[in-house]
Amino acid sequence: MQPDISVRNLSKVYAGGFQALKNINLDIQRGEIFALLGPNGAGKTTLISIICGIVNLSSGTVLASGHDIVRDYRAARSAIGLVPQELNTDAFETVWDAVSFSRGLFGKPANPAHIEKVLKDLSLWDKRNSRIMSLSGGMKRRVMIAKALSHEPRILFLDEPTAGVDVELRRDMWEMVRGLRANGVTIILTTHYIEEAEEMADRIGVIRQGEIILVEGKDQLMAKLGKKELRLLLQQPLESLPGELAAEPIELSEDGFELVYTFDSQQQQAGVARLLRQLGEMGIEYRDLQTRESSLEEIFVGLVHE
Ligand SMILES: Nc1ncnc2c1ncn2[C@@H]1O[C@H](COP(=O)(O)OP(=O)(O)OP(=O)(O)O)[C@@H](O)[C@H]1O
Repeated sequence: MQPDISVRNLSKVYAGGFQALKNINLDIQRGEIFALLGPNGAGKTTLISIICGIVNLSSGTVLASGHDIVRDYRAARSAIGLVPQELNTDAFETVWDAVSFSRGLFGKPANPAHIEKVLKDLSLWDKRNSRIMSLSGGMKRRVMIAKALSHEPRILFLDEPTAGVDVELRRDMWEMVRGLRANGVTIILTTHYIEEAEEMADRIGVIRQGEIILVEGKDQLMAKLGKKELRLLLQQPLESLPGELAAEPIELSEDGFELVYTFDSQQQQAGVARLLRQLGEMGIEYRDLQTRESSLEEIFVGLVHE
């Protein structure tokens, strides 16, 4: 199957000579939720802006829904909806007018039934006659999404969709994005909330200093790079780590009451069983045991600081 977005050997050098993207290659499949993660200044917005035709590329090619974004700009652009970071809409307009007008910008004929569906899907129908300035921050954000969906794009870019919104609205937005995906929309989001990528994404791309350093299914990424930790609370404190355990990835807490064993998620239980048996043989007793998995955040921090 042809990917919805195909980026080949893409580079971007800004006018001042700064190279913001270095030879990016990336395919995004139809109907997936792809999260692009990277520290500030890594090139996320530059990449999105090039695909959406807002910034010119320096070299390479990008196809959106099979259309070359330079040679076939109009067709490529009309396949894409973009929800930018900042709210950019006329505050005096009504919700209905703002969303209908956006559709017109793409040269699409009026389709009130589609606009109605979008507004209903985003729980904006009751507000259709309200002026945008009278809406809450969360509602305004929904209007931005409605505008981006007004021309029936099959690809939706969300640049930091939940920056600065409260936890409840963030969860609502996640539900909404999943609903869009269920309707066949391909979704690419950038986020600083790693929890968001962990919750939503099918695949994750990590960008650092203009280079894509990793693209992986979320579950595979967590399994491959994640670590597990086993903490044992001891009945009696140990003065030092026994020599028999010195070769293991194990540490003793300062007060001597806790042993912390760290292992790869993939290595799984074999090591734990062996360790517990070994402790039994050494007469070390524990009164409690806890395990913890590393979060995507820890994996991410490890990746970008390598
Ligand atoms: N118009 C421009 N001219 C020159 N340099 C630019 C321009 N726009 C962006 N840059 C530089 O390109 C790099 C990438 O910026 P970009 O906005 O793509 O990063 P980002 O990953 O989206 O960051 P953030 O997470 O902070 O939004 C930065 O170093 C930035 O200073």
